[in-house]
Amino acid sequence: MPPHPILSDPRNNRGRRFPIAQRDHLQLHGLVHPASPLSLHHQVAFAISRLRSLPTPLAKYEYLLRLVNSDEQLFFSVAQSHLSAVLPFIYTPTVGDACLNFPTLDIPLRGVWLSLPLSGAIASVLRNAARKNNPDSPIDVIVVSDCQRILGLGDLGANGMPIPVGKLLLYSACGGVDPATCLPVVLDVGCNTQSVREDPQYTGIRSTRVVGPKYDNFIDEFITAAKEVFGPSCLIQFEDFANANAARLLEKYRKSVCCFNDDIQGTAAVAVAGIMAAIRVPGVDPDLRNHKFLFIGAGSAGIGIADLMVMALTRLDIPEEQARRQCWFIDSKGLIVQGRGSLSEAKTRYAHPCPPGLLPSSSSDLNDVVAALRPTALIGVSTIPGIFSQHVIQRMAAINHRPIIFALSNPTSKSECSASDAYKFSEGRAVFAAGSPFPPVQLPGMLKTLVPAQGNNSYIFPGVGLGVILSKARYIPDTMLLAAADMLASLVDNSKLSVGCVYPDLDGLLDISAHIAHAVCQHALQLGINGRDVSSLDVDAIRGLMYKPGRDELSV
Ligand SMILES: NC(=O)C1=CN([C@@H]2O[C@H](COP(=O)(O)OP(=O)(O)OC[C@H]3O[C@@H](n4cnc5c(N)ncnc54)[C@H](OP(=O)(O)O)[C@@H]3O)[C@@H](O)[C@H]2O)C=CC1
Ligand SMILES: CC(=O)C(=O)O
Ligand SMILES: [Mg+2]
Repeated sequence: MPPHPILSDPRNNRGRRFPIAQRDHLQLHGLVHPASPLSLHHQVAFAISRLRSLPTPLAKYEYLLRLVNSDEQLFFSVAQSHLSAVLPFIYTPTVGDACLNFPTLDIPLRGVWLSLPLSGAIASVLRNAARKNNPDSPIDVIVVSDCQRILGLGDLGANGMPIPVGKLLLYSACGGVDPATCLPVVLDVGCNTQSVREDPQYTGIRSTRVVGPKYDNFIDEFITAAKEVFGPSCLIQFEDFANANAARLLEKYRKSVCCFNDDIQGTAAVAVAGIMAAIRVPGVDPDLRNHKFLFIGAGSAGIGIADLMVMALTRLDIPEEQARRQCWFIDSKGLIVQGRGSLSEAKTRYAHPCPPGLLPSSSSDLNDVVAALRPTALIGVSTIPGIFSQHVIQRMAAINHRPIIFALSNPTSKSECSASDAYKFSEGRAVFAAGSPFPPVQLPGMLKTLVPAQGNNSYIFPGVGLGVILSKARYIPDTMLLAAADMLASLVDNSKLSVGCVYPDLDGLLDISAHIAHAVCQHALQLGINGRDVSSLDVDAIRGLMYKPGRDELSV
């Protein structure tokens, strides 16, 4: 029995900040210290210095997760006021470590595991979970994963819970969505990684993954139950599904359910925004029509980015077929070209005639492909660390005055190259972005410090989610993601571009999300797919509607 229920209620617990009057009223004297209350400001400063003093990223992760589960207002005050200091520990790369070490972590997580044996009862389980979250709040957004492709780390089964939890922390910290309205969900449908499944501490179901109709029916039960329990406007974000299911499920539900796939569509929007900003960097060809994109990785992220890029190109009056020919792909079997056997429908759309000098059947070396195709941009979504080798980067820099190099695979250990290698091997000319954070780089003899951008869908999904929630959009067309990309690109100012950084400051993410949400609301209105009249919502009004921790706390 806790000393007082309010102290174990993260939403209402104020810990050492309870004012005297409230301590009197709630009989909290003696239960919270010290005798004279601390201010939120004071506690934020303390939390940041505590965070900095912890020895490992995982220790910082545990500290922050304990904080959000004991004092939500304090956690989100810390996160919103020190975003770039907190983000790497609640999100990529540390969230990858948290999944890998999940059984050893001692933290409460607010998500719900929907295990296969619960089939037939998913609606009631969701009701229970929502009640636990906050009995008075509706659920506006679910991030759901079956955890088969956790970042670039593979199938981690039920241990992947930190992913939906982390994404939803960002919804509130960066998107101003009330945490009480967020529900992280893991679909526990088996795990194909034997070492994970057979770990004595593993708490998921101990079988290989269910597939076929059994899997599809379970997903269907979840989607139907979520709509029934939380209403049709509850947003469902699919996260870290393996390629074989990601696009298929998106196609199945995208018109009938308010949903999107973050790895396909969120990543597409952030990458296209990055390219739109990159063509404004001095020395990069400013005409998108003159660019050639070579994707390394033809999975959810790669195909998603290319599809949105084609949409952006066709706005410039380029026929779709021609726009596709600006996008080339390498997958695990080499360059995707016409005549290569057994290509998926998505890959076939980007299979072009084999360029002279390359053999269609060989697993082509990236260096040779770069030499033959002469791309202006390399986009890495392959999970293969270091595949952008010294030779590859040097060749890109020999072909292009300012080569665009995006190493988007996560976490850091899977990055196609580091920021310092991209800059070093291109003599500081690369326009570089990475999925995970890299520190600024100072090259010998160069006055300017180069600032690598973090090309991560965290720039997109919180704002898109907020816009969808506000407008009650009935569904989420790709054009909405393009509107978000346009907005994000427009927020990159020239001072960032001058140091090679193609995204705005991460610390401004709340404001960026307000702008993206506005673009999303406007787009929903234009298409007539809004379920709520948002015609009078400008960016200021959206800012006013965003969740702000500590709003109700008096300065003491
Ligand atoms: N920065 C960001 O915001 C985001 C980053 N990502 C990251 O992107 C990565 C990929 O994600 P996702 O697309 O969903 O994963 P998928 O599994 O869907 O795709 C991976 C792709 O990489 C290809 N591949 C594997 N090995 C090689 C190789 N040696 N050379 C070239 N290609 C190879 C695979 O080939 P094949 O098709 O033959 O199997 C496949 O096409 C992950 O690390 C993920 O964390 C994802 C989403 C957002
Ligand atoms: C960022 C992200 O969504 C991923 O790496 O999967
Ligand atoms: Mg993801």
